[in-house]
Amino acid sequence: MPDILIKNTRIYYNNSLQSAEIIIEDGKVTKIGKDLRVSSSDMIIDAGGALTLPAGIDVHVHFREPGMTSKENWYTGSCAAAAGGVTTVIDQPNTVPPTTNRLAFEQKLRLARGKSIVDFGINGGVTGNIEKLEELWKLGVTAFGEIFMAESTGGLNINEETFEEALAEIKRLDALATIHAEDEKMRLEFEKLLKGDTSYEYHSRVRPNACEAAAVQKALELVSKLQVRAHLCHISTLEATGIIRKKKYLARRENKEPLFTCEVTPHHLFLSTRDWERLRSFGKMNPPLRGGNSIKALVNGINDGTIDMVASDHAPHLESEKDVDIRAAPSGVPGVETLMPLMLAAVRKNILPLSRMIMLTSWNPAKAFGLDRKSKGRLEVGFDADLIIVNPRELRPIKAEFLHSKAGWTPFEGMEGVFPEYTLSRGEVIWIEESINAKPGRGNFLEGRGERSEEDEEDLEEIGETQD
Ligand SMILES: NC(=O)N[C@@H](CC(=O)O)C(=O)O
Ligand SMILES: [Zn+2]
Ligand SMILES: [Zn+2]
Repeated sequence: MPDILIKNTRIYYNNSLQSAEIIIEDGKVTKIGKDLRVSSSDMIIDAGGALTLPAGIDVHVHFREPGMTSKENWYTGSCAAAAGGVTTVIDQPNTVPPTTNRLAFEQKLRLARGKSIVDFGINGGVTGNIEKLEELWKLGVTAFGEIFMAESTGGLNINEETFEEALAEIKRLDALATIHAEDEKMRLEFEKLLKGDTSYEYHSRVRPNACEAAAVQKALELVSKLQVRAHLCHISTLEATGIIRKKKYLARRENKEPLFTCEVTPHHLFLSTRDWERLRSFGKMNPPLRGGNSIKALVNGINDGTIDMVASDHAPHLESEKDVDIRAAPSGVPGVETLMPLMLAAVRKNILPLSRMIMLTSWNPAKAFGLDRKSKGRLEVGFDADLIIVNPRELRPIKAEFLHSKAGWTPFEGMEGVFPEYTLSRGEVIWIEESINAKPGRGNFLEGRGERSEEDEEDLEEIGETQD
């Protein structure tokens, strides 16, 4: 691999934007400075004054393989990531089969190792499989979940009793529980009450703000009781943001780091119930589209530190599956490729500062999911050269025809984004001049913190090695 010099660029470093040069050797950033020297055989990237930033870490994607490859697979999903400036993803367990035991985990690992062009973690699924969690943890899952407290795609939701048992086991393993927090009983109640409602907006009403708030409250009470580390997925409401802000404040007042983190998605930040008319069933996702007050609260939350990170909840479904009435349509929207472009556009529009955007998309997810110990998440000497080069002034309309997901559509059609000119993963340029420049299978598995036996270690190293 040639060494790389990125010159004529600006970086956010030591709390300010400054011009710099970056040297990359063996996939790592080895020097940051000015007038750096390289040998003639090295590759030079002239950024033309554009920004070099840490690439995105998306801790919440559904790449659908195995089992639902008409919607997405590890190659198409990871190409979408690379083109959107994301070089690390964590895949969710609601595939077919679900990632709830050794066999299913090894099958997914083999497929991902054969096809992914970006680095990846794999989460372990939580159903009635409490006795399998230890094995999954030792095999290297990044975290557990998303644990479904309510029904969503894949039907992996569990009842309150199993939920508590699972959290207790995850605590015992000193692992991380990631939680889809919606209250199933309340959802069922509203389903009965709204029987005659055939509007698209029905979906926002059947999972009202209170449905998320109740589940977040419940989940955080258990987190405190069991002292388990947790992460709340796709927080979407004013109410939940308020609960989280208060819990974090109370923890900090006692000089404790909060035991939990949370994420928000671009679709909850940049779309609202006003989009139902335009999006029809394409706007159906869990948790659902919310009103303006929630959006304001989420924006405040990403700025004041209540919300730790953004993640896409990339949940591709085909147009043919979505273009049906609101009850029949599957929930979920694609988003891994538009995550960074939308966040960069939001910086451009002064919705949040660049410094905060960098924290939300790289360092905070790295820390929360233990990827900092894999040298991920910062533009810094010694860290992986997972970088994007972007011109922040270049706002472009988002168009599905240029995106890489198999979904073939985007809920953000026509909205503005700032797309990367280059994406580098461990010092390899994998996206340049609007093209993918990477072999399937170059992505590395980032195993979790679970201790493996030597035997497992050897087995796992073999998985995927024969494929290229
Ligand atoms: N967000 C969704 O509406 N759907 C996700 C599952 C999930 O994250 O709940 C999916 O896998 O389709
Ligand atoms: Zn979810
Ligand atoms: Zn999800």
